[in-house]
Amino acid sequence: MSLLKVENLGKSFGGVKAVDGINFELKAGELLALIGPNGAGKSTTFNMVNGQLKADRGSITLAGTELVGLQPRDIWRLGVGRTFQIAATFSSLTVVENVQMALLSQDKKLFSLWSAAAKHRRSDALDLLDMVGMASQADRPCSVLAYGDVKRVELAIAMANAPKLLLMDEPTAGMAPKERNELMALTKKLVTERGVAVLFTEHSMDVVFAYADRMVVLARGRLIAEGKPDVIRDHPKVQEVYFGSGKTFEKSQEAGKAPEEQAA
Ligand SMILES: Nc1ncnc2c1ncn2[C@@H]1O[C@H](COP(=O)(O)OP(=O)(O)OP(=O)(O)O)[C@@H](O)[C@H]1O
Repeated sequence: MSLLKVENLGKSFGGVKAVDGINFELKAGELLALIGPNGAGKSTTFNMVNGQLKADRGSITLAGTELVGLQPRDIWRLGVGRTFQIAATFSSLTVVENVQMALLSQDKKLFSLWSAAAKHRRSDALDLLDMVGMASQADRPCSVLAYGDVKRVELAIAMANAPKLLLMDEPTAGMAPKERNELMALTKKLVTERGVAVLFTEHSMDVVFAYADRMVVLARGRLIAEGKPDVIRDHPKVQEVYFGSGKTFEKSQEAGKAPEEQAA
């Protein structure tokens, strides 16, 4: 059964139909990539799922509960998590304190109790860091971490709320190929082991084709193709919208290799 069901979803800005009646579904344990050229409607779709934008029409249900019309915080409480960019982690805090802050907020404790973070559920925070391979760096300040390690901490923070659905907006932006593949391999492992559904947008096609179980392709607000990577790679409409964009769908040498096999 589908965890997330998007039906006839639409949103316009003035005369622009940013999202124009799209339908797709996502199951627990599945990684679904939302791709499309610039202005296709990816961010608008994302922001309707997390409640930052209200849909003009259509429905978004999570395990049967309607999300359209709910506030972002309520949607988060229902189990829709998201990864935040680097700026959202508190760089002066240590790695483990950052995860403890996320657990504090999950437990509805006041955010103003900064001093409470250091004492709060440290062992749970360490378990989350262990899951992303960062337990050994728990007591280092986030400000000294390598970029790829910050992304792992962001993933641990997103998992602190035990989401059913995790939204990742360009998770590998700004990363080198080896780091990109490590982060996506880790994400895929978590998704499979914990039965979390992931909806992600990504401009890096090697990542998308190597790690997505399925893909939804948007162009000018419409869904033009949907399916497994091999179907999308050969889809004439997809090739048409990307033609001239410089993107290729050739199988990458790097993607699909285990991270330790890849060039730094
Ligand atoms: N707040 C807004 N006000 C007016 N128009 C908007 C707004 N947000 C998005 N749009 C328009 O809606 C369309 C879809 O934009 P959206 O940002 O969802 O696309 P995208 O696929 O995420 O693009 P990109 O890959 O460039 O981020 C575009 O034509 C965009 O200009």
